[in-house]
This record gives sequence, structure tokens and C-alpha cells, in this order.
Amino acid sequence: TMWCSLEDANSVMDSFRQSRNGDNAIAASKGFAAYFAGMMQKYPETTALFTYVNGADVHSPEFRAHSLRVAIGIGICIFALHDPEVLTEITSHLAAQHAAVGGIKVAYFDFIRQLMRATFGQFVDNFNLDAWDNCFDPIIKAITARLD
Ligand code: HEM
Repeated sequence: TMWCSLEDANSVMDSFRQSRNGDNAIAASKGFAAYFAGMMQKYPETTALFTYVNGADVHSPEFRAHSLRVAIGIGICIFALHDPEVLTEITSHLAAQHAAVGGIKVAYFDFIRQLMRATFGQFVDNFNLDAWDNCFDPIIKAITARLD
């Protein structure tokens, strides 16, 4: 079964393409580092989860590399929306990876989800928030399925 309607999926893919600023990986790594910085401010206990990627300095190359992996990871999910079986595999793989870290809570994902929801439209013409919610909420739900 589909994760969201074809129309919504197309809208979300179009938005994500625009947000990448012509495939500007540097912008994506900075943008996502900023989302994580907001999360660490609200939930200071999360900083320690990012020890191996220098979470203490979100401007460091190590943390921006991490942030780019996350940004691209979201892109992988979004660009798999037309292929529901592949998206199921992608999200369950991400779910297992995050569960294995230990200490990651659904609330942290929900914070990032809400921050993206509130800010993503800035980078996109004609951002369709309903389409975004319809497609992205189930993706986050699937990735967090194995977290507390
Ligand atoms: C919004 C959706 C998210 C996606 C698509 C995502 C994706 C990823 C990816 C692709 C990796 C790298 C896996 C690897 O190559 O080993 C990763 C690592 C990680 N993620 Fe996420 N992530 C998301 C949200 C979050 C959130 C909200 C947290 C909150 C704590 C989090 C915590 C971590 C941690 C601790 C790591 C391991 C860092 C390391 O390499 O040491 N992620 N994530």
C-alpha cells in the first residue's frame, strides 16, 4: 500500500528538490545541523548521543557530515515514496540503526519533525504543508517504531 497519495508524494518530492538549492550539500549540512542544535538546546541530554560525530560543536566538519547523512537519509525516504516496499525497507533499516544507539526517544524525532514542518516552507515555493504531513508523518512514525 502507498504511504501517501501520488499527488502528495509528487508535491513533497518537488519541495525536497527545491530545498536542496540545486543539490547544495553544504547548505543541507548546515540546515540540518541547525535543527539538531535546536534539539540539543531543548533536550541537553541528547548532546552526548553525538559524541562520535562531535555533537559538542555543531559547526564542526564532523557534525556537519553527520547532518548531511541525515539530510540525505530523509531524501532517500522521500524519493522512495513511489516505491512503498522499498520505503518500508529504508525506514525499518533506519529504525534498527536508531534503536541500536540506545537512549533515543520518540520525543526527539517529534521535535525535529515539528521544526522542519515550521521552517521548511521558507526554502520552497508553493510549499504544501498538508502533503508534507501526509507523507512525512508516516515516515517518522516508521523510523521511530522501535524507540521509547
Ligand atoms: C529525522 C529523521 C532522521 C533521519 C533520516 C536520520 C538518519 C540518520 C543516518 C542516515 C545516520 C547515520 C547512520 C550511519 O551511517 O551509521 C544517523 C545516525 C544517528 N542519528 Fe539519526 N536520523 C534522523 C533523526 C535523528 C534524531 C531525531 C536523533 C535524535 C537523537 C538521531 C540520532 C542519531 C544518532 C545518535 C546517530 C549516530 C551518530 C553517530 O554516527 O555516532 N537521529 N541518523
